[in-house]
Amino acid sequence: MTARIVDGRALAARLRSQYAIRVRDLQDMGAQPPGLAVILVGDDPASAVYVRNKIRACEATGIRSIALRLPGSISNAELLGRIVELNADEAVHGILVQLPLPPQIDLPRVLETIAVEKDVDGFHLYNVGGLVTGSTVFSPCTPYGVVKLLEAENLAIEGQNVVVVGASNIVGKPMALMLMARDATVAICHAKTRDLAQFTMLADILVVAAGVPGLIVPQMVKTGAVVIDVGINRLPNGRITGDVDFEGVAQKASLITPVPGGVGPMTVTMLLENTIASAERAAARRRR
Ligand SMILES: Nc1nc(=O)c2c([nH]1)NC[C@@H]1CN(c3ccc(C(=O)N[C@@H](CCC(=O)O)C(=O)O)cc3)C=[N+]21
Repeated sequence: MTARIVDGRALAARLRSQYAIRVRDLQDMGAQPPGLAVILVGDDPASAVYVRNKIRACEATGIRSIALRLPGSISNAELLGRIVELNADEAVHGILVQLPLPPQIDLPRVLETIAVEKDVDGFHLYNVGGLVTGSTVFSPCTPYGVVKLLEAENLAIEGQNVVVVGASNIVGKPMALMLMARDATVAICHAKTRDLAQFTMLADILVVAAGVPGLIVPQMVKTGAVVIDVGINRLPNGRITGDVDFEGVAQKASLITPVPGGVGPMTVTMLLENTIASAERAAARRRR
């Protein structure tokens, strides 16, 4: 079997052109353009690149973006104060605090200070809990992007055996909950899982978010499986690669996502979608 390779950039571009229309519709109704505030603390070069990409994607879609570049030495209280200001700013519909944060910052405090209705990352405990109860305001962008990608490819989720490799708070755990909500049978594997292959072999849909290059080799994959690679690993030569042996697994899977050009562009696209949805809700509240 040779897998179909999903073009995440093309799918992202298709969705973004639909989002540009939603932004225009909002403005035609006299509503504010969607606004996203991105807070970058310190000068981690990888974070700076990600933030620049997010801002560029916003601009191309008609979303107003505000980048707050704050010193790595900022106090916890001052950062919380900035978030409180943005919570009150009616031009801001989404607030994203780029992770990771420096050690003096109380991350849970930061996430719980962001207003739930502006939490476009979906990291606030209310939104995290909503994944269990089905009452979430925003879904986290990476797993949401994976669900959108599966839907765009017309792949059934209901009743499928899904194995998620990686149990992080931002990808693995919310991914499992979102697929459970769509009636998949889900198993989560992690660094302490014994005999990983025993689990991955059962997967109709294998989602890999472990951060270990080359972790998934063909012998661990069922013939015809759908393989979603969420890994982003920087190699010594500066290139990025996923968690899946792409060349090998592509010979056995029915569908596979590449890195780069797979899930990554969908993550940024869901950030745009969440920000537009937030602005649409704000406009609806004003009309009432
Ligand atoms: N508050 C917060 N929210 C985040 O969503 C968040 C974060 N912090 N911190 C860092 C991670 C990482 N992340 C990525 C998003 C898109 C790509 C992406 O578009 N990647 C492209 C190209 C990558 C490249 O070439 O460097 C691709 O895979 O094709 C990658 C990584 C969001 N994150």
